[in-house]
Amino acid sequence: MTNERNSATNHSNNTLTIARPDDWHVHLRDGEVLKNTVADISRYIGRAIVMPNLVPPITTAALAKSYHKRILAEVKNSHFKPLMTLYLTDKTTAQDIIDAKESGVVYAAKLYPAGATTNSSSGVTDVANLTDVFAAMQAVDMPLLVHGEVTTADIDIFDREQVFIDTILQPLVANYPNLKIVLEHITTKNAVDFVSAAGDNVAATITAHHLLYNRNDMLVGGIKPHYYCLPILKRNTHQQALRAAATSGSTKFFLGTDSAPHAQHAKESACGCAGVYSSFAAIELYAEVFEQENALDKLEAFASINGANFYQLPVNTDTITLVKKAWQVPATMTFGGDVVVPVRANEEILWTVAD
Ligand SMILES: NC(=O)N[C@@H](CC(=O)O)C(=O)O
Ligand SMILES: [Zn+2]
Ligand SMILES: [Zn+2]
Repeated sequence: MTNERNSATNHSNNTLTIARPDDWHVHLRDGEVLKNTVADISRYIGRAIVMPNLVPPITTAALAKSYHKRILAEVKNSHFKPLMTLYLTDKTTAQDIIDAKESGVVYAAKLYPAGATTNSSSGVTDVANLTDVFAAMQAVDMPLLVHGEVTTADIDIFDREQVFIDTILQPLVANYPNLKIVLEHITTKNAVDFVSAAGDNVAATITAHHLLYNRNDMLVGGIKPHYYCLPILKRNTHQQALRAAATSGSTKFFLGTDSAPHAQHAKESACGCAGVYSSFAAIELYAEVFEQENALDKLEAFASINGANFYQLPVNTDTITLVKKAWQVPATMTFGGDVVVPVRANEEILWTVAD
C-alpha cells in the first residue's frame, strides 16, 4: 500500500515548502554526544532511521529499547521520532527478528559485512549464516538495510560496492523476492542501475555528500580527511549518475544523510575515521543539489514521500519552508566534551530552513 497525497510543494525562486522530511539513515552515537546529535537532527527532521553500530552494537530488541529511551531523553521537538534498527551478526536468530518486530521500536535490521566500515567488526562474515534470519524478516515484513561493500583485500576500495552488488546482493534479491531491501548510501552508477532494474521491494538511500562531492574534492590539492567516508567518494561520472537518480522522480531513491560524526582528532589523524557530519543542515544541502539540477519540484518526493512509502509509514502531514538565504557553517560544532568538524566548515550553505 502506498500513500496518496496531494503535493504540498509550493515554490518560487526563493522559497520552497514541502512536507516535513525524514532521514532514513543516520548515526546519532551514544553517551554525552547524544544531546548534540539529537538537537541537530530534530530541528526539522520528522523520523530518522537510527543506525545500530555502537560499541557494543545494538543486537537485540532489549538493547534497541534502552538506546531508544536514551535518545528520547534528549528530544525536545515533538515532531521528531527515532526509528530503531537491529545490528545483524553471525549469531542473530529468527527469534531475534520476531522479538525486534514485537518491540514496536525496531523498524529494520542492518547488514554490515564484517570489517566494512566504522564499528562493523561484529558484522556478518557470510550471508549464508543468516538464511533463517532473512526468511523471518521477509515473513514479518522487516526491511533489510545493507552496507553494500565487500571487504576482501584483493578488491580495490573503489570497486567494493560494485563487487558486492554482483556477488552478494544480486543472489540475495533473487533468493528472497519479497524481502524489502535498502541499499544504503549508494555511490556508483552500478548501484543506481541495479536498484532501478530491481522490483519495488528494492530501494536506495543517497547522501547529500555523495551528491555534492566526488573523489577529487577529497584528494586534489591535498588530502582532506573530512571528505573521507565509506563507501568512499567515487569519480565524477558516478556522482552524476547519483544526481540523475535522486532528481529523476523515481520512487526508489530517498533521503538518507548517513550523517556520521567523529571527533575532530579522530578524523585529523594518521589513520582517520570514515564519516561526514551533515545532519545539522541535511535538507539545505540536498536543496542545493536539486536547484543545480533544476529539479526543486522533485525534492519533496525524495525527502518526504518516497522513504515513508517504502517503509509503509504515513507521509508527515506538517510542512517546512526552505528559503534561499546563505549562511556560514562554523569551523567546529560541540560534540560532547569534544568538537566535530561539520561538512562545509567555514563555507556557506545556500539554503536556510525558516523557523
Ligand atoms: N559512512 C561512514 O563513513 N561511517 C559510518 C558507518 C557507515 O555508515 O558505513 C560511521 O558510523 O561512522
Ligand atoms: Zn555504511
Ligand atoms: Zn551509515
